[in-house]
Amino acid sequence: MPASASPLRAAAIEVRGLTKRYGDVVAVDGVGFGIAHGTVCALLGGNGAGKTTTLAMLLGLLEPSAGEVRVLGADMRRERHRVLSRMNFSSPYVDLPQRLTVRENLTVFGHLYGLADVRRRIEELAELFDLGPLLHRPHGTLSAGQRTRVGLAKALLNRPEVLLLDEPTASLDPDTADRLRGLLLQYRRESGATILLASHNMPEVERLCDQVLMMRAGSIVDRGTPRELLARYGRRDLEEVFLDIARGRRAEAVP
Ligand SMILES: Nc1ncnc2c1ncn2[C@@H]1O[C@H](COP(=O)(O)OP(=O)(O)OP(=O)(O)O)[C@@H](O)[C@H]1O
Repeated sequence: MPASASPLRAAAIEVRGLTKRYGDVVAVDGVGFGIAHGTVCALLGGNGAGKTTTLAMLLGLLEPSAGEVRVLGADMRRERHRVLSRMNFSSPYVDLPQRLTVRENLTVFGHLYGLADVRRRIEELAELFDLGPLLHRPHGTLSAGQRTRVGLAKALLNRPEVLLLDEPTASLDPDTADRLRGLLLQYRRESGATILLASHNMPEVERLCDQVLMMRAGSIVDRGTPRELLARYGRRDLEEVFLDIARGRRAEAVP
């Protein structure tokens, strides 16, 4: 079901009039969308478009200036405690404690999420994300790509029903990024999770995403399935569609 057409009451993520102002800067400007359960949706836009700010408000990490966010039916302003254990996220902008080893970090988060068998879940994720040789290393000694893998493992610890990912493969080499995309698709297939991811990698979006939300200057300026967007802009790949939208070219103006 398209993000644009999904009835909000059936959506895993529902956003209305979401706004964030910093003084004169309007980082997010009255954004509204619904994402149906089980959808993988991309949040795209140029630098400063408002993606990270939107994700932070969806998580309840950042207080909106106005608007409403509901995740799995819960109002994130008043009831986030009801659903936080059913959500998770990864972000290059939120790091884990540096001195704790990878195993210690994952164990702390496993307990925070109330997992019944933390040790076994860490072993499963270490296998999936190839973290075995890193488990005893302090997080602060890891490379950027290794931290990204640990962050994604952390994000899956509690088998979240809603997963928010900010540039999940930004620092990964092409081989590792490709394997991680496969793991995310497998996770979605097995769990039916709803995934919203911000990305600058258009082939990644074409491979992973059922839906796309395009942001520019704090607003959603277009949305649809990748196929719908390609048809609307008369383009062969999302990279070209992205450039059209980022440069303010309208769909009907494109030959
Ligand atoms: N704490 C802050 N104080 C002032 N302005 C901010 C703050 N955080 C973000 N902004 C501004 O809000 C706008 C949106 O920023 P945001 O980080 O959400 O963009 P983004 O789409 O994630 O960009 P990028 O692709 O570069 O990560 C930008 O103009 C940014 O400068």
